[in-house]
Amino acid sequence: MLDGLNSNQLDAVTTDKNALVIACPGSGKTRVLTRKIAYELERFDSKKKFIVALTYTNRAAEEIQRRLDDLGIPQEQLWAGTIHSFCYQWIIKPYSAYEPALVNGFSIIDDNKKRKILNELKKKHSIPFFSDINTGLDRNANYMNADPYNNAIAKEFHESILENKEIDFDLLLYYSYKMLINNKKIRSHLANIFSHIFVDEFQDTQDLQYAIIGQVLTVAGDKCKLFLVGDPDQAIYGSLGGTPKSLYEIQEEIGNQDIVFKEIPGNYRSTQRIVDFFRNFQSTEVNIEALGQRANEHGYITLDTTTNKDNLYKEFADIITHNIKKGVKPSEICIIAPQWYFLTPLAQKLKSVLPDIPFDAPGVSPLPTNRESFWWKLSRLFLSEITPKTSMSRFRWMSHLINDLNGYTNGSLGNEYIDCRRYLKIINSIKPNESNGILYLEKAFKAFFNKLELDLNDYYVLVEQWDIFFDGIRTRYESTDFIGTPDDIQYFKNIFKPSTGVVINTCYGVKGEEFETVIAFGLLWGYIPHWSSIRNQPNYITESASNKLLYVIGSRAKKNLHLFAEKGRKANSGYAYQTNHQLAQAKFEYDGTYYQEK
Ligand SMILES: Nc1ncnc2c1ncn2[C@@H]1O[C@H](COP(=O)(O)OP(=O)(O)OP(=O)(O)O)[C@@H](O)[C@H]1O
Repeated sequence: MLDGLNSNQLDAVTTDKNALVIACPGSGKTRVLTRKIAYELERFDSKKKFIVALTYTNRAAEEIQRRLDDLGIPQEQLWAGTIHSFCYQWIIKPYSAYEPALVNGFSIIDDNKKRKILNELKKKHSIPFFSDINTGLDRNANYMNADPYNNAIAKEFHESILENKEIDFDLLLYYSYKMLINNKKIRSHLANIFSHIFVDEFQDTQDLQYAIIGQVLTVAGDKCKLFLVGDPDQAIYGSLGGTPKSLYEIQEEIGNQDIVFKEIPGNYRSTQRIVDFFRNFQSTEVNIEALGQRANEHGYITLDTTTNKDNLYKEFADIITHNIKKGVKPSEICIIAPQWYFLTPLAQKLKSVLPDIPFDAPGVSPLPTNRESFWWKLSRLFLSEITPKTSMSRFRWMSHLINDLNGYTNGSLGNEYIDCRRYLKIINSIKPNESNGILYLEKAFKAFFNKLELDLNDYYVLVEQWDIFFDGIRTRYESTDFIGTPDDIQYFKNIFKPSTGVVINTCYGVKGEEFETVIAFGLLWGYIPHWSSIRNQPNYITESASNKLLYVIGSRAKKNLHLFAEKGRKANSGYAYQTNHQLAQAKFEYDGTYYQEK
């Protein structure tokens, strides 16, 4: 399990102290995290303890668990997921009776619904719909927008959903923290059952999240170790309150316990040229050496500041065709858009000019994004492929689902190995004769409950979640973004297939990913970074936000990087967007066009 680790990685994996690990892009952060979890799981001497791995996205948690499956590591004593899932599973769900705002029941609203309510509020207050309103709270219940007017809207939003006994992920975190500080019993219980808390991408952790982890670790003392890994140069969620706290600040959060500092240098992902490019945006002088086998390959790194926005898709189509001809797989090519609203129109244009090339644009998934929803979890079991490769994951998902179902039905179902196998067989045997995706899922869910001899109507929370889940899908199909999107069951099943197409995603969505060829566009001041996140901010903050985004974008590429600061983008005021300042100033010898062989 310690094979294939270099000396710095090995040192981080085997430490038995609280540790803060700073790792540059491509240095093997994910490898270190996975091996460290495996290492600790194997050394467990108690059946009652748990390891917690907190990741920024559910996708990252799934990736860690999949890698542990590949290493053959049993995961019964691992809990992996986002801090929101963690708070829901370990604090809100078991202890909601302790919080007056939640004691009479509550549901978690879906992203779509949240966006809709916020848009209505923006309209009411005459604020442009694309202006970002951060609804996050800090530990003192303050909102964190630079603009006080946006704070008032965030407050109004929370008041309006609470009236309907609804909460969003921000309130979920806030109530979790409040319950922890007000109830010694909850703090002590959590402190007793966790042996390790891992935090991936610690640079994106918000104040409340540090505070929640800190509460547990302060009580646990030496019995629970903290392991944080991340890269301050990739802290691109500053406008949402994400911040890489210093070692001393983190020590303070955990009751002044010692934390050792470790660094993982070197980059296995990219050529030295790619590294030299993205180092233009690094905040420190620390050298990064390309260590991979292809470190010295030349690749193509281009900057185009002349193409008009309306012709971008033609350029992209040329680059994609050229790469595929050279043997690059479509899934090794990624187009990075500045914000989500660039995704759908671009994907549609590219699909029309390259009909034979598959594309994978996550913005167009029909399922609501709340993965805490019981029905989302059940959909995953109905929609994902049944192959030897997916069998361990499906078993794990089944076991989690039964756990949830036991919570809703007062433990009426067994959750031993043999039970999970039986329930999986039931799921595998249900194949409704229905081609429409929504109707297929409705029939499949009902058939599953019938086979379990459970009457869905007996479980109010599940019925409520059902409505939110299916309304979420229907609302998506009614939106203009979804015009022309297929609604058949095959399309739904593609959501859970490993992606084989050219990836189109935002600079936030591709964090942690790597591709042979990266095409990034919209590298214009006001998009990168988005103007609403830098408005009224001092220069040093806007420059730092800009550098971090360019650093993340550049460091996704293994070999080829095509940058576009296109012409023709104008604000409502008539102002023509200009090339991102830091990119314009970067010192780099770009190649001519991508088809000039070197
Ligand atoms: N010791 C090693 N030897 C060879 N290859 C390695 C080693 N460690 C990591 N790699 C490879 O380097 C690449 C980058 O690793 P990984 O994705 O874990 O980087 P990361 O540090 O998480 O990057 P980022 O911060 O950009 O997300 C992967 O392809 C991984 O397999």
